[in-house]
Amino acid sequence: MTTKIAIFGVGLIGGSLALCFKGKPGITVVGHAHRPESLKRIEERGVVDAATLSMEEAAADADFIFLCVPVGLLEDYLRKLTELPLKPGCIVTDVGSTKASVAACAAKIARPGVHFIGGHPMAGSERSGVEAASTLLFENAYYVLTPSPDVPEEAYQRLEQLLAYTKAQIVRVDPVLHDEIVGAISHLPHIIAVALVNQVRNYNDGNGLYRMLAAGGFRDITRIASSDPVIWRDILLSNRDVLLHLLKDWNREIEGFITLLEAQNGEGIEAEFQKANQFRSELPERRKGAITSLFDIYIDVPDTPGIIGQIATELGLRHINLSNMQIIESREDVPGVLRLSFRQEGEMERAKAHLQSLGYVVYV
Ligand SMILES: NC(=O)C1=CN([C@@H]2O[C@H](COP(=O)(O)OP(=O)(O)OC[C@H]3O[C@@H](n4cnc5c(N)ncnc54)[C@H](O)[C@@H]3O)[C@@H](O)[C@H]2O)C=CC1
Ligand SMILES: O=C(O)C(=O)Cc1ccc(O)cc1
Repeated sequence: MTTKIAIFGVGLIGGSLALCFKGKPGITVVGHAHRPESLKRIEERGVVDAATLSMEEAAADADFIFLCVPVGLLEDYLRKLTELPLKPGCIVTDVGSTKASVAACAAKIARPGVHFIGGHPMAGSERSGVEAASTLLFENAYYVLTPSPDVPEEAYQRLEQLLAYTKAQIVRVDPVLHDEIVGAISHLPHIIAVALVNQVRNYNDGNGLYRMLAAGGFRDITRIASSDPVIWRDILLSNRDVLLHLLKDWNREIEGFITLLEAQNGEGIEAEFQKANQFRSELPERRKGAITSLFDIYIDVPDTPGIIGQIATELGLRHINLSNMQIIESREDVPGVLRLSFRQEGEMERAKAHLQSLGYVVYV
């Protein structure tokens, strides 16, 4: 007996799920695309067993349906699906970054024999599209499921079992609580990153030195400002009420700093850093959360032509995936420091060991 999985919206998340399931015993993965160009991209990337432009064909006889489209389209897709003949016992799930609105919609249009279980894999990246899909995206990440109380335990278990292929850790959370928490730890940071980049962008209009000097740390803390505008428009609008609340709290935090600075209150500033330091040191180590970390190593490199190409080639030959490469400083008489970033801790460890074996001085 085969298990059919239909994926609507085969982009970064849909494509990564498809890669986790494809080729597993008894599983067939069918991808749905809304236009011929997307269909071509999915086929070229080879993430599914079959791809189609027909919703009906994709959904027919599916045991699991994953909705992996932007949040603003989820309710539309749910409505369209309820008009199609679905296999009895079919599980419909989604991967949207907000959960309350889609749960409310599913409850309204629920029909017997079809189980909706909201989901949110809390790993991703600022990149989008099927080209960025990876089997490793969800490994060691949390995957939130938000079943309503009337979802049978048997259906929940079936989905949980299937998701074991992602190697993520499943967590059950109430959809409204999910939106409050993820609003604070993911959506608010995205707004802050975008606002910060745009603030500096405005200063840079008057003096290009801002951009020139804004490397390193600025780049790190604003990585997520490069996220897809349409995906994030939908997320923020969908979690509007929570975010308006959080932004008011954020204003109060910033006001606090203004007051401390105006009063030249050094002790107060120190106390703020100490509080933050303490809480941050208690964050779980190295597990992927809503904001994915990169794993960095630093290497001293002599300023000789071709050295960077040599390092990249060495890693490429060993199939070690490099996510980013940056020269921190390079003057003629000083060795440069090269930063290599990896999305997987394992890749970072392999790169470190290999480069050390070649005689490079590597720091973590
Ligand atoms: N980007 C991330 O890191 C994460 C995103 N999510 C959620 O996953 C969902 C998908 O996001 P990504 O995979 O990042 O985006 P993506 O842009 O890589 O993929 C979106 C997919 O939806 C399709 N699509 C776009 N517009 C469409 C339309 N008008 N009609 C039908 N299909 C359309 C696209 O062709 C693409 O296949 C979103 O709901 C997002 O909130 C969840 C976790 C992480
Ligand atoms: O790039 C990052 O670190 C992210 O923030 C990825 C991300 C984006 C959206 C989500 O709902 C969850 C994770």
